[in-house]
Amino acid sequence: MSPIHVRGKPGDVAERVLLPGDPGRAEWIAKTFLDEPVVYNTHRGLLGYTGRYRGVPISVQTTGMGAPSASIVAEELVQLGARVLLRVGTCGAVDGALAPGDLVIAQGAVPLDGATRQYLGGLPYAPVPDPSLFRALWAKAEERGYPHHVGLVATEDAFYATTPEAARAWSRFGVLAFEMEASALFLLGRMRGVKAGAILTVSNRIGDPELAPPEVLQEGIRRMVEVALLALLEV
Ligand SMILES: O=P(O)(O)O[C@H]1O[C@H](CO)[C@@H](O)[C@H]1O
Ligand SMILES: O=c1cc[nH]c(=O)[nH]1
Repeated sequence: MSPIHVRGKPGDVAERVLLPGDPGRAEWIAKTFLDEPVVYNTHRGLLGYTGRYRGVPISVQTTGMGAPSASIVAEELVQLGARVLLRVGTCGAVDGALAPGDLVIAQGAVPLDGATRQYLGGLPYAPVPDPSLFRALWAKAEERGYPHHVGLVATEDAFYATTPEAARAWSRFGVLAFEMEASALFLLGRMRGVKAGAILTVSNRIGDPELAPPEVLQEGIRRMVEVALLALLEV
């Protein structure tokens, strides 16, 4: 029987899964990087593909935007046999050292979102990625020489609610960037016994909706996916 939202069958989803928020990015990743990609889900626009990268089965599954959607998708992927969940997303920079198109490897995600709070029943918690996946991402980004930053991100619900002033306050505690899914994925990784991680591309400055120039963003995303796929082969 298929899950309610990700309507694959057991065997459709690989153990290793890349998780972009955007279905367009999922399609691009599948068609650009995977051999013989096959689509297993289109329901609700949550496009999911499985193919091979350097001979290893890999799936690419859209999460949609925000931790409520991402947590549904993650739970259902685990039901379908996924064992490694790696977010490949975009983020808004808080720290002045981050440039558009740079990569951010999340060492932890401050859980400002409601989905993580609901799972935890309000308990304080520190969502962190699987250490082996985190180490592999960091090593591959260094190896390739792509500009990257390692540290905390904050996971928020309301994209337009965060002001530059609020973001600056978080930067005093080491937050590099804001995004909308990582904390719930890290928590679910621990709760369901699977490896979870996140690598992001800087798409804008927080509080400024103007995106990085398209060619800068696209090259950052290409580098992010390359690093992510190489890291997936290591875990
Ligand atoms: O580019 P994606 O992976 O969707 O990630 C970021 O972009 C969306 C907001 O624009 C949110 O999902 C946020 O986390
Ligand atoms: O959550 C997010 C993601 C990308 N850019 C932002 O400003 N916020």
